[in-house]
Amino acid sequence: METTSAQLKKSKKKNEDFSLLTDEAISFLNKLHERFNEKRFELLGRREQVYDQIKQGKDLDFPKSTEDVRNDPDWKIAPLPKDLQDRKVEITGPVDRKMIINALNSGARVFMADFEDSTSPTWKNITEGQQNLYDAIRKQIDFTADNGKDYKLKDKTAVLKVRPRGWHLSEKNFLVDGEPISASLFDFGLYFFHNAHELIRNGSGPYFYLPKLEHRCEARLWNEVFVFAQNELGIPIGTIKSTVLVETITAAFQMEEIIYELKDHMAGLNAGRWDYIFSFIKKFRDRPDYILPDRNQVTMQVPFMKAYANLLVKTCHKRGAHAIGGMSAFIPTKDEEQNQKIFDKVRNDKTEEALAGYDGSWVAHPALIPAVEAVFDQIIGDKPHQKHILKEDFSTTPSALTSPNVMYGEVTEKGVRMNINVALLYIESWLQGTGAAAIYNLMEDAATAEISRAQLWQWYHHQVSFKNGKIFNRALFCMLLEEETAKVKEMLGQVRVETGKLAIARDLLKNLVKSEDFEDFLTLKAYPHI
Ligand SMILES: CC(=O)SCCNC(=O)CCNC(=O)[C@H](O)C(C)(C)COP(=O)(O)OP(=O)(O)OC[C@H]1O[C@@H](n2cnc3c(N)ncnc32)[C@H](O)[C@@H]1OP(=O)(O)O
Ligand SMILES: O=CC(=O)O
Ligand SMILES: [Mg+2]
Repeated sequence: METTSAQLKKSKKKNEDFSLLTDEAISFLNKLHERFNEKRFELLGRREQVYDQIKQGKDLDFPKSTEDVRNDPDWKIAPLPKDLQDRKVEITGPVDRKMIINALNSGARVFMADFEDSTSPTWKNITEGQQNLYDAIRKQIDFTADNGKDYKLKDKTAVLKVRPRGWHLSEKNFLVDGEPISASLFDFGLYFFHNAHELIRNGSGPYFYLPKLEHRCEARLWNEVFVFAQNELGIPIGTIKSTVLVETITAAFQMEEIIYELKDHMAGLNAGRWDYIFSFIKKFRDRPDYILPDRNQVTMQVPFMKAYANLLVKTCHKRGAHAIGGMSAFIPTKDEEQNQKIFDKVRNDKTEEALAGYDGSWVAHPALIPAVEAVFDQIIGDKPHQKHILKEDFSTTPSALTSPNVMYGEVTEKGVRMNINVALLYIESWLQGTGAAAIYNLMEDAATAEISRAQLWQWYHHQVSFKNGKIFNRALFCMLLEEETAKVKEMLGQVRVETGKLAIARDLLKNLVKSEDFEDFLTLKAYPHI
């Protein structure tokens, strides 16, 4: 890749302003890049090959070549440290300073600090996020809000985990020999380099969540990165512990293999339901029999989601790993009556998970912690987890995991409008540097927004028709886009529309939906704009 001297100068200047980029840290990041970037691109290329096979009608199946891994009853993951035994409630959130303090103080067992779905990767967000985590680990983090409220850490805080960005993303502000480093290696590398020893000294460790893996070899790559990083820093192999998000349809067929690849560094799997739905739509997008109904109808109750959720618990417990539930997107509001319904929905969702054998689950908002904790406490009792539940009676099939049958539901004009509206609001927010937003009482992040735009692409390219007789074609899309843009303008107000990035968001969405070629991730198309 060609890089101009102006670009290099700019990147050097930016890096100088960020004190964690010491010579030693840069050298560590460079080594990660040199050793692992080529493999990363090779594996990203393999994703395309798998998609081409699906497009040609090949059904997904559990790989024959790794049957011995699945059939061998004797292997288990390495033992887990004390502070990773009880994970009944894990809060997640972006890496801004106030959020980190609130999440660590929230009473959740774990806080997952997120550089992925909920962070818009502006250089400011990424570098400040690293600095905030550095300060939090050393208990030297504080913050004063504009309203004068002071924030500082309590004595007892949640166990910290970090989710670096996925393999598909690059970090354009850090170049190695003129080439952008992998965003995964940047986020992981810088955090690990500065904090691994300090975390161990504090009685914890370097713990990670790994997003958006599509193949067991991508887990192997992470394992190789972990081994190398630990050796470089003189840290015993197996100190790093990671939880892998099973959030792609192809990974669902390789859960056991993913655990195996990372078994010395494995803490569990998480059912990342939103990216999973996105991946399902994306991988089967060409097939007319795979058109899913409105977004709000694709719930954890639909058969293919249930099959995946149950398989995840069974697989984890067979190998001694934690099974962690996904994110209910409902977040509390100021309206008490509505709140009642929201809490009921979250409680029901988490009860389903706990009864299915999950050992804990995610919350998006601190106000939900007591309710979710109560559910898991009631079902699991005093024990830290319920890994003894082996679910030996449960079995599933490739067709149950991939059948698009949702039993009921349809594509409606209201659903199309909602997807356009939410995607516009979210992309606008992301372009302004905010990667998680409360929109219509739901937590929206990159994963949920991807569902909206992927559905629009699929409905548009298959020209679905609604019960009212209208066909979702070019003319209708253009009309609805204009109408929803007008509504969003009203919502944002004149000042934000004039100074903000709604026009770019609208153009991005329009192109993402109309383009013949499906863009793999909307964030890849949006990244040049931040
Ligand atoms: C698909 C996936 O990947 S899910 C995982 C990734 N997504 C996430 O992690 C999203 C996490 N959630 C959030 O970011 C936030 O809850 C939002 C953006 C949805 C809503 O945030 P807000 O608009 O600030 O909500 P609200 O006004 O109700 O917040 C009340 C307080 O709770 C705090 N809070 C809200 N969510 C969180 C959180 N996840 N972690 C820590 N504190 C939080 C706010 O900072 C605020 O604190 P304050 O009273 O000291 O000012
Ligand atoms: O990262 C979580 C998801 O649901 O996507
Ligand atoms: Mg995700």
